[in-house]
Amino acid sequence: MTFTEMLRDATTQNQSLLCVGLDPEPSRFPQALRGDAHRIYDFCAAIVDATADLANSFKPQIAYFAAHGAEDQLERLMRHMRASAPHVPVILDAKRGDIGSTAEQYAKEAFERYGADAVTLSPFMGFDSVEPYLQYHGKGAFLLCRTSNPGGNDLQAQRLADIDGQPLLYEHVARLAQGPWNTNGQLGLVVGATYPAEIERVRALAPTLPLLIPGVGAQGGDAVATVRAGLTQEGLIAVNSSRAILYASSADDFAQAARTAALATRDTLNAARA
Ligand SMILES: O=c1ccn([C@@H]2O[C@H](COP(=O)(O)O)[C@@H](O)[C@H]2O)c(=O)[nH]1
Repeated sequence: MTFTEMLRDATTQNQSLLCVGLDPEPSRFPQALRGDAHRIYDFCAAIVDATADLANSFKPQIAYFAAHGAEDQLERLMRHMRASAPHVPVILDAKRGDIGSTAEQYAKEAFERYGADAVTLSPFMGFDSVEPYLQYHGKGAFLLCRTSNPGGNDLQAQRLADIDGQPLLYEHVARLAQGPWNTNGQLGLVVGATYPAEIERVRALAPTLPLLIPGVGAQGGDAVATVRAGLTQEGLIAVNSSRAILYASSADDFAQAARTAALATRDTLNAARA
């Protein structure tokens, strides 16, 4: 089954557009685990178990594991997600982007070492930096397009005077991903929930691509406007929330509180469907 098929099935089965983000920060763990980087797996596995029937995807952010030398715990978590929530695809948020030979190693890391179903990539270095990931047929690759941070404007909103129609950079990325770069139908785009008008623009340029949309919750993005701008019959969306779910409670009831927060976000997203 391809990543896109998995995302579609999980969206239907769990009646959800929500991507639960896994950004484990030990200093924010509940008292019993607080500050203990050896408990990253335990914390994340509890969140996964509490939300597996509410999400259309999970998104572990690799930096939160690597910063603590906890790659072994990420490997274990990936195995846990495959075993306990096999119907929910996992997007490894790594934002890789490098020359082809190095990209081959990053692709191997994402898809062979960690067994991710999809990965996030920076398109800045061009098609040959993306192409190695597309050799893994059926796996997904989300290109950063219009990111959720204010500084995204610095480059992504610049006009490309030498390209037909003089598109903005993020518009050009959307066109490439919908068209010539999408050689095997594996590409998707990252667009921030903090910029619903840009989501609408990206959706117009890339009508069939899955969109990964971070920025609701802690970053204050508009969940309702996001769904209205991004969701179409053919175009799937995975709306990510990390901190607002993970740290809904700092007490022993953190997993139950995460479930309650995920449920509320899922319901808000579903209520916005046309
Ligand atoms: O444009 C982007 C791309 C990726 N992210 C990532 O999503 C989550 C957001 O976390 P919250 O706690 O829900 O704010 C995080 O892993 C980012 O690295 C993004 O925010 N914006």
